Amino acid sequence: MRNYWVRVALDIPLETFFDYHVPTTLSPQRGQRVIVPFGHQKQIIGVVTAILDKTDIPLDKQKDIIQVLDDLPPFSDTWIDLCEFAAKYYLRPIGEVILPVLPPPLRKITAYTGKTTSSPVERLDKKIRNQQKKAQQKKQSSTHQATTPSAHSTSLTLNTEQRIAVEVISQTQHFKTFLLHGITGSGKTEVYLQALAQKLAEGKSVIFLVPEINLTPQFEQILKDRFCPLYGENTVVTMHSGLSDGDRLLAWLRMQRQEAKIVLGTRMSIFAPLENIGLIIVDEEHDASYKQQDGLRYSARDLAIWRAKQLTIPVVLGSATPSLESWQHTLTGKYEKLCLTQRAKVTHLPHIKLINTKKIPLNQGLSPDLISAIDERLQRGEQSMIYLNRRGFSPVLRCSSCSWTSECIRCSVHTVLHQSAGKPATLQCHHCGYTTRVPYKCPECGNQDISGLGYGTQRIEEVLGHLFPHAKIQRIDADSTRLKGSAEKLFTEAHSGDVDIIVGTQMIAKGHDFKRLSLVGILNADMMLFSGDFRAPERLFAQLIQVSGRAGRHLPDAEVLLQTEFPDHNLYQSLLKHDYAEFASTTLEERKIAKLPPFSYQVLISAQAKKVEDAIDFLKTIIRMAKEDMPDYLEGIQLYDPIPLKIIRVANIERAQLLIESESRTRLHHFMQIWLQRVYQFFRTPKVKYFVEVDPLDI
Ligand SMILES: Nc1ncnc2c1ncn2[C@@H]1O[C@H](COP(=O)(O)OP(=O)(O)OP(=O)(O)O)[C@@H](O)[C@H]1O
Ligand SMILES: [Zn+2]
Repeated sequence: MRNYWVRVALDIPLETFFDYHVPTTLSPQRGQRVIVPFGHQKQIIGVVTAILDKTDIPLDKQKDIIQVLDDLPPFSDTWIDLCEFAAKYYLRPIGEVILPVLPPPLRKITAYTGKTTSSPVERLDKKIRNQQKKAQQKKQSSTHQATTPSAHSTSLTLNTEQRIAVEVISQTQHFKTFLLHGITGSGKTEVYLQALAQKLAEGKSVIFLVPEINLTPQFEQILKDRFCPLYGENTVVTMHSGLSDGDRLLAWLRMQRQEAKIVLGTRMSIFAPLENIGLIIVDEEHDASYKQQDGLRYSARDLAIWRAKQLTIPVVLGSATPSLESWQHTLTGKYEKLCLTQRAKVTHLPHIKLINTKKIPLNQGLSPDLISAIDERLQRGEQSMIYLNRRGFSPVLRCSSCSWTSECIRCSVHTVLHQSAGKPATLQCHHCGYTTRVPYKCPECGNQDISGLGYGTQRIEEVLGHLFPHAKIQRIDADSTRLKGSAEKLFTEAHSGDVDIIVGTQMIAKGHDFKRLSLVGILNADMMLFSGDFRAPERLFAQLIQVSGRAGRHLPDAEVLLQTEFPDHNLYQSLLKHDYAEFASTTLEERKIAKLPPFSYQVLISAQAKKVEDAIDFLKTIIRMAKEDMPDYLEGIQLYDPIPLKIIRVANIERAQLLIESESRTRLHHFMQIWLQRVYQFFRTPKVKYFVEVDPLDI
């Protein structure tokens, strides 16, 4: 009788392997889910990642697996390999990669040990069969209704640049990273669709990543219109955090059973259990939302490239403002650049104008030029958009007499005044959610003249309402879209042109194809000009190009008016010319001199404690460990001094960080692996919580 063990990925934040003995009655395979005992009389679900002939676990500590779950086919080897790579690269235990990716019903132990005899998968299958039966009965009893074909159901005639891009991508049958650099409105979507169509025709499947959940309905419709008539209604599945558990499970089953051919979704979709993939598309590849900010801090864009390499297939990164990392790779020839330099529908990009607000008095945050430009659009029946990346009414409440300002009791930040029609005004903390009523007098000096200082989206909405009482104004930000489905509703109205003026935060800036929009006003961009983060200018430039690009996609003579106190700043000067290449080249030059990414690699360790001194002490201790115990590994590695975060305290926890940098990714990685093992062994139960982030975006 063969005696053997399995290594099981469990969602337990411990840096160890979990090996279990296999009883003779069971024969688990790699990629299967199993139920195992854990701790005191607890059972949990894990995934088998390896079959072992031996284990280091002493005999008296060994435990048997309890059950093998076979309601799903095992996950493929390539899929487990992807998860293993992600775990290794992002320096986390594999269980923290695999389990969170699974739909909750597949990892919930009570779904399998409860009273019911059927598994969630079987229950869902039964439900689907019933629905199909009902649908069929309905079809037989009612006359067939003709549906109107939508605009996206047929492919468009490509222009030359689009055609070349589609041809090059379609003909590539090996690993290659393409950077599709297309200006806003140049028709990148049509390139994706036609390249995708070719792969489907070859019998392959495709992963299509979009940065934001709000962009999925728009793309889902386009994909369904075009591909469901050809490949059936289950061809397209979506994957994002907004899905219910049941819908996530359904999508998962369709992928694993090879019914779905296209997976559309946000960053988590890079872990889609799809087989026979022929192409991966990453739209708006520069977008920071591809980076997960908690748990496994992975970059879906970077994993997309790894997965494409693993599967020897092409991957397309698309953007009007590529990340400087990707751009640099096109300069060295590692990535192949494909360019779309013309707008697909109108001949010109919008005309960008800077309004010097140092010289012109503003009327409640708006310049006279901007007000009259909006007025003009209203007369012509066109749409305007006001972009400012600040939600709420005012960023702070202030007393005019003693200069008291509203602050969060749990965080080292101001509370934001929220005040919109029909709701009582509140002060809210945007970091911890703390909410309180607005005091009617200053808590310090008793003065009753206290008011909001500065402008947020709610206030601009109110101002516009007074200036243009007959206009239909729509605010789109995290507050107005809080309810499920409300974002989709607001965007549908805005896309179709039903709204005269849209006011919003970065939610409205990217990817949307507004039909009637011909004016974009930008407020408060200066706020990001002088941030300490070396990536701030890159992010600002991308945001401004993106939001400007919403104007004039279907109409001529569009305008962008940007209010600034620093019209001579070189970032704005490049923006005026829509010149990404110029901006990229100057910024890369600066990065090269400063040896910053993409000319070096970084890892960030953040530490959290009740007092920031403890967090700093912890970081200093681990630095000392590295310097004293492992000097050999430190060659070519730069350890910076630990510093408190810009916002030190959030929800009563204080934070500090330590940056580690190297020009060699391999060396950095090797050092980190060994160092973290030591730190882990030394601080088994640390007072200080710490998180490791590879390739951090915010520093
Ligand atoms: N070859 C074409 N002929 C006619 N119209 C086209 C063509 N290609 C694209 N379009 C249309 O041009 C508009 C803009 O295209 P799309 O939304 O794909 O731009 P984009 O490159 O993704 O821009 P952004 O980066 O701003 O999101 C769409 O309405 C699309 O239907
Ligand atoms: Zn707070």
